[in-house]
Amino acid sequence: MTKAVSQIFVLSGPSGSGKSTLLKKLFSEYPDTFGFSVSRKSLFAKGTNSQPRQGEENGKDYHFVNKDDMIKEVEEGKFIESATFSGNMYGTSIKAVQDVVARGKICVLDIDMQGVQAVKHTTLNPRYIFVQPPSLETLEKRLRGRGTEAEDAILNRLAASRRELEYAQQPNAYDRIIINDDLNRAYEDLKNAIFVSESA
Ligand SMILES: Nc1ncnc2c1ncn2[C@@H]1O[C@H](COP(=O)(O)OP(=O)(O)OP(=O)(O)O)[C@@H](O)[C@H]1O
Repeated sequence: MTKAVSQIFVLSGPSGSGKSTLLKKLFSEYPDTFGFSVSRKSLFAKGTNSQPRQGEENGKDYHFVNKDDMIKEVEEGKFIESATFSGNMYGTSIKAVQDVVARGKICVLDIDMQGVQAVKHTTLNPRYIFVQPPSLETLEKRLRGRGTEAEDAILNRLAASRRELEYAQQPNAYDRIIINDDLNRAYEDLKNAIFVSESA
């Protein structure tokens, strides 16, 4: 039998380091163990009556909230991170993570370095895992191989990766660093970072 060492994990690492690939494997091997936090999205900006986009379900895709309420909650420090795109505010609230845990599920937050630093200012107290590419050259090859970004976006991501790698080297930045060279090996390392055997 295995049990998780924490109910909340933060998974971070440069774009293209393999976070989604590893999480996909994890969620398919353990379909009932993990839960997803529902992000909040403000819709009802003052003076407008915009509606959820077709296919977006309240409580499932997002919790839709009044924009003024969301601004207030952000000011009160209730969000781990928030951002504004084309007039709408988006964010992950601390409560959304706590709700996942209250449902008896393990919450994994796939966030960037800024998100990691923001979580450290909350009371969530997760385990921090960093997914590191074997080298920047390999990372570049994988990013190009994925074929999802334009050239300037790739260069931006590589520059950000250098900063993420530097931050990860600082003592206490992360509890565990997983080098994603061989995927299966990295996946075993991830499981070892999350679970311990019950007798341990
Ligand atoms: N160990 C590995 N060996 C070879 N290729 C890999 C390995 N891990 C991931 N990849 C490939 O590298 C690419 C980037 O991986 P992935 O999309 O999982 O990265 P990511 O960290 O989730 O990136 P982002 O933060 O941009 O979402 C994908 O094409 C994936 O198939």
